[in-house]
Amino acid sequence: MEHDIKVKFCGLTRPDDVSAAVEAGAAYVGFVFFAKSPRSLDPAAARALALTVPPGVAKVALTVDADDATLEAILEAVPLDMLQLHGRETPERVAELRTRHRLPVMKAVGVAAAADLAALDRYAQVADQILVDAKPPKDAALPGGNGLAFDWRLIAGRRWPVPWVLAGGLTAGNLAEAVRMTGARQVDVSSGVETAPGVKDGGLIRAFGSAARDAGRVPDLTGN
Ligand SMILES: O=C(O)c1ccccc1NCC(=O)[C@H](O)[C@H](O)COP(=O)(O)O
Repeated sequence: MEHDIKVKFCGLTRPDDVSAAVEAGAAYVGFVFFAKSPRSLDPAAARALALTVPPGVAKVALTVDADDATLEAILEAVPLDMLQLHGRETPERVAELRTRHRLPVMKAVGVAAAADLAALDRYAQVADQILVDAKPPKDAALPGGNGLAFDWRLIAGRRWPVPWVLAGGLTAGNLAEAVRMTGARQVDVSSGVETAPGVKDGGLIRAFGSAARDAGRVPDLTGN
């Protein structure tokens, strides 16, 4: 059966990036709040961008082990629809934030080997969605957004009780294969639509949106 692939364009920093993502069919747009990232925004800048996002496109705040004061400052300033937790937040912290802020929470989990799959099962019990990402290398400066893919065979045929998003090193060129192997119905991209870290490109965004539409037209043989 054919199905639409929902796309999350992450790490948008400029109004033109947001409009390109929306025109390319984004279901989600992601704003990064992590000072060490070249994609990081302060709440005022994120608010200005968020106000340009039309209804129907979910605005996601990506944070990394943020404390309560930081999260409250972000959520007070920026109209958001979802939190993406990209640090070492425990399942208890995920559950707590979900209740406290009354927002759906997506927990990112890094995968490099079969041993990492148990964490996906754990977080799928407490989060509204899970983001199945590549595990960053030990010396990586960032816990995500590294343009690194993992071995998709590790999750072939795996399913969780909540919606999930495939992430990590996706590009317009490898998306069809990634979807074919994993059966993903939602995908996330950041580096794959950039010309340099933090610099999105309208042409690459359009190409990714088009690749996602094409990938959704291919009959799904994974049982999803
Ligand atoms: O993008 C960042 O700079 C970032 C910083 C800290 C934690 C996570 C970060 N990004 C995560 C993402 O953009 C995506 O959710 C995911 O990791 C895929 O990224 P990419 O491999 O670059 O497409």
